[in-house]
Amino acid sequence: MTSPHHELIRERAHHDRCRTALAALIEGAQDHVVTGEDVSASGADAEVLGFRLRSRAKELRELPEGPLFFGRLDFGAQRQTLHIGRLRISEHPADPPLVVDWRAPVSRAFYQAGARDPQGVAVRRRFGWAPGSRGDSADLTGFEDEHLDRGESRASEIVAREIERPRVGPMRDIAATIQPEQDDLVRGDLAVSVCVQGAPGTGKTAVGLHRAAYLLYTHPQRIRRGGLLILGPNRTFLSYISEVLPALGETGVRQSTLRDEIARHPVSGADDERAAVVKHDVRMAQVLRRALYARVRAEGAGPLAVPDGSYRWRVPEDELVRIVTEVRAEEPPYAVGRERVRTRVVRYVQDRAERRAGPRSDAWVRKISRARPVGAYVDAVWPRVQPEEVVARLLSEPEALAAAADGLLDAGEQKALLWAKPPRSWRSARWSAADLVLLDEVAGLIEHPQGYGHVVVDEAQDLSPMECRAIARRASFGSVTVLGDLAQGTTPWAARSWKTVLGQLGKPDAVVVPLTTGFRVPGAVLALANRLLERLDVAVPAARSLRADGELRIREAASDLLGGVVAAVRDALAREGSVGVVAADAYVPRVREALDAAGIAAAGPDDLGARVSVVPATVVKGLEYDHVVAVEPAAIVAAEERGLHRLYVVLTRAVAGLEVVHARPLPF
Ligand SMILES: Nc1ncnc2c1ncn2[C@@H]1O[C@H](COP(=O)(O)OP(=O)(O)OP(=O)(O)O)[C@@H](O)[C@H]1O
Repeated sequence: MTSPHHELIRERAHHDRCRTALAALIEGAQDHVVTGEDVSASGADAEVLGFRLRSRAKELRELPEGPLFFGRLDFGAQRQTLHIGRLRISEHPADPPLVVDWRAPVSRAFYQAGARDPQGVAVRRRFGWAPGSRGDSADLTGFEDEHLDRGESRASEIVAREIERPRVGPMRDIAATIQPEQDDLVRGDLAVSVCVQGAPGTGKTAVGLHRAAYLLYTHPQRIRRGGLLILGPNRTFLSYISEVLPALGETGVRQSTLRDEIARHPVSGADDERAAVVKHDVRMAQVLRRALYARVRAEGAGPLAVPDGSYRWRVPEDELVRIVTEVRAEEPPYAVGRERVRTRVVRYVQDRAERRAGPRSDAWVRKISRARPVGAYVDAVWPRVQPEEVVARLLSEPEALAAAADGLLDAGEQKALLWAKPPRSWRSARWSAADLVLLDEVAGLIEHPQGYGHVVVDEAQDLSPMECRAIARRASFGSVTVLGDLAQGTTPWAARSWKTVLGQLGKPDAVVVPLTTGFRVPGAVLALANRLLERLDVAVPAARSLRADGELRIREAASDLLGGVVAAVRDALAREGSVGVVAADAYVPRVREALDAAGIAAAGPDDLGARVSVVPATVVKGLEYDHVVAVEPAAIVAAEERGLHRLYVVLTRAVAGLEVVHARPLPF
């Protein structure tokens, strides 16, 4: 048996070999691109091949530097040893790999095997690398072996260190330390939609991103054809998570906010809360449908006369009414309905003509289709329409709104919707964020949007029913991974039950899986947050922290709140890691000024490398800092209707320590 020291030397040599093989892979990928360009069999095939090879070469080139493996499995019976890393590495495609991709089926045992169920694994090895290593073999500092074949089961110090490491910078991948219950979610079947109800810091976001990487690896054709979309709550959050997938070798995944995804216009208008609440209400779907279809008029267009040379074909009014009524009942998308009416009118004419004079040619059918009276008739009964026209009319004209909202919205709700100063034309309307959702609904009624093969929706508890519908339209042929925490719902329309959200997302059968092991928030802080959780009136399981370390301090600064904040930040700066100063939005300028005056450089939330960031409470969701200074909780609670939920979010951002600074009485 070799000594640990010799074993470490052997592992470093293996890493050197992997490094050389990876360099050759990258070079080889470049060569293939050149070859791809030379392929001249079919222009289109060569283009596709060239594109794939270029993408592969680009992915390999862009892979961030880092250790090439993090684990090893020794399968006793087969005497086989596999190193596991973020990317498959081999010296030759036909050779056994030097490193297996963590997503390969055979790697699963690394995450799932245990003493009770070793899954054929004799030894699981985890490697320890120097913090921030860029993949120099000398940075391999140690390893931990777990002899599963001997029934050994122990908590890993390497995993504990990873969980407790300081958090400056953007979010990192967790491929090396995915836990079994997380792995089950990551490797779930593509066809199955799931909803993860996870307490703060249980790894929902991490799971969603690794699931995306897993699906891309396991179903490359289907996912790349259909596309994969990751939706986050805001751009700050997206930039925080933006490096995880590239670190896993997956570039080019669309990561967006729903607002950007549906934006037909920039947001240039604002709603008061009452109007926004009505606009986000699910009843609006019905109101908009009625408003759109109010434009369809079966009756009153009169009979139709279609010229055919010197002859005129007549279509009687009752026939036309029958056609329009039938098409409406079939409920196709509005634009399809329009074309269907045209086709059926033409078919009616064709029937008459063929009865009289035998088969008609395609050219004849096309000519009748394009005949001006046919076009004018379709325009009159089923007019072409822009979503903007429909929504603007509804928000400007009380009678139009009353007709569409009859029996659905009461007078007060209708009044809340109407623009105080309607624009002269829909072209000059100033659209609010909620209006974009309405426009998307109408656009979706007119024509189904292009969907995705899979959509990962983060912070889903904050979605309104109308926003869920916008996502449902994009996932109608695909599956979804829904991530959220009902306790962190802060929008006025935040969900109270996942069943409702899943129904609105068009996936009523998705299973809801709870995650309760917290990887971020220390036990003492979580205990405080869990006290607040009891008052939030949501039925969710509380989290249990994996972390015994960490501190909670409450600092009363009755006469000098900002002085207290500065002192708390100074204390935090004496320790390692990032400091997030989180305050009610209205307090942020004052807090920044106070830090500035004290000579402490503080950035905003978007500067991910900053040591100290001052973050408005409304932006902090999904983010984390080693030390959180929570400023005046009473003000955070008072700032909005669901202020207690907001405070729960704020308190659960801390990785190592939370200091609450207050002048007013504490709301917990
Ligand atoms: N298995 C793991 N190993 C190491 N770190 C982990 C693991 N799971 C989660 N983490 C870390 O814990 C932190 C919290 O994870 P994440 O942000 O995904 O949680 P979340 O459930 O989305 O939290 P929140 O609801 O509060 O936004 C992150 O820093 C993440 O990298």
